[in-house]
Amino acid sequence: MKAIKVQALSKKYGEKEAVKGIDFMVEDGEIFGFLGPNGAGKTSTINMLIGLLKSTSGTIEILGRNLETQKEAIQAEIGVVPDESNLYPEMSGLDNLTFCGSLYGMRKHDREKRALELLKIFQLEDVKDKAFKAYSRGMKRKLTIAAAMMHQPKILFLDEPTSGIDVASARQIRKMIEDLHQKGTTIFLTTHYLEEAERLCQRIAFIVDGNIVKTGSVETLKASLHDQSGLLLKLDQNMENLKQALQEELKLTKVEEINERSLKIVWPPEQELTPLFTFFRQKEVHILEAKRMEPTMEEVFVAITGIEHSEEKGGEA
Ligand SMILES: Nc1ncnc2c1ncn2[C@@H]1O[C@H](COP(=O)(O)OP(=O)(O)OP(=O)(O)O)[C@@H](O)[C@H]1O
Repeated sequence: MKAIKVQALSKKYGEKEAVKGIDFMVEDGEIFGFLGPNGAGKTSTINMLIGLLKSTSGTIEILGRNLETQKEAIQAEIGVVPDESNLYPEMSGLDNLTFCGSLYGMRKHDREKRALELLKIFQLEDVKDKAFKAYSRGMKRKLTIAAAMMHQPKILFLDEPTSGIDVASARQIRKMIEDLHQKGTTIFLTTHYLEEAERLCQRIAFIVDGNIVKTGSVETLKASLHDQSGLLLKLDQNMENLKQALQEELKLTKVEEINERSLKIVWPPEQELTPLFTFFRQKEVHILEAKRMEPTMEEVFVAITGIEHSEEKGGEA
């Protein structure tokens, strides 16, 4: 059984078609990354998956159930962490968690036990009796995630879980995501941090302007950039004057200066290196080091979306 199965899903806001008939599946137990530039349709999709927003057309199956006909049963089995917290500011951390537990129909003893367990996991025990509004951003995010985990959901939806919080909290959240994955929870994750997606996700789907343009494992996505794989060269002298000659003589698509004596060139794996060595020998330049540079997720993102990632969110990511 698939954890999530989406077919021909679309969402229109008046004339604006935000999601344009997308299809994808999420395997049971995997961490699935849903990435795309601002305004691509990520939040609209998540909100449809969790039953918060009505789709215009298409079908959504969660854990083998149709969302349209079995919404309540599905909602009892999923946890949702919105990008803005939905907890009560005046209530303490502990009370917020036990209250969430009661909404899920958990018994008093069970919800107190579970709340304390989660406060420990997220290292929030010391502040459990403080009002939620007095928490730092990182603490708020952690408690919001804990609240979504109270009823041990089979699928956890996380919308930008680590954006805008301190490094230590972000690390704890990533660790918690990995632990949940180890225990078999399925995770649907949106994030702007490509390295985070690369580290955590088994598979990633890229959505651009309402369409899924690519889905695959991190390895397959990177392999699609095989021809643009780079070679980092460290040389014994300044290369500035030779950069253009290097590009022209060897017909290189890209020569990037890392610093005065280091260059990154596009050189596919297993392409013969002799012309490169000959070029430098003729110029009496020595190669001190040559290192293969695998494409980064950032390069994959740019190649797939056509958008420079640094342009996103004012360059914050
Ligand atoms: N309630 C709404 N009414 C009209 N248009 C909307 C509404 N909500 C979203 N949109 C539009 O639909 C498109 C997709 O928005 P959505 O929030 O799903 O994208 P997103 O990928 O989550 O973006 P971001 O990363 O910026 O949160 C955008 O063009 C947005 O302006």
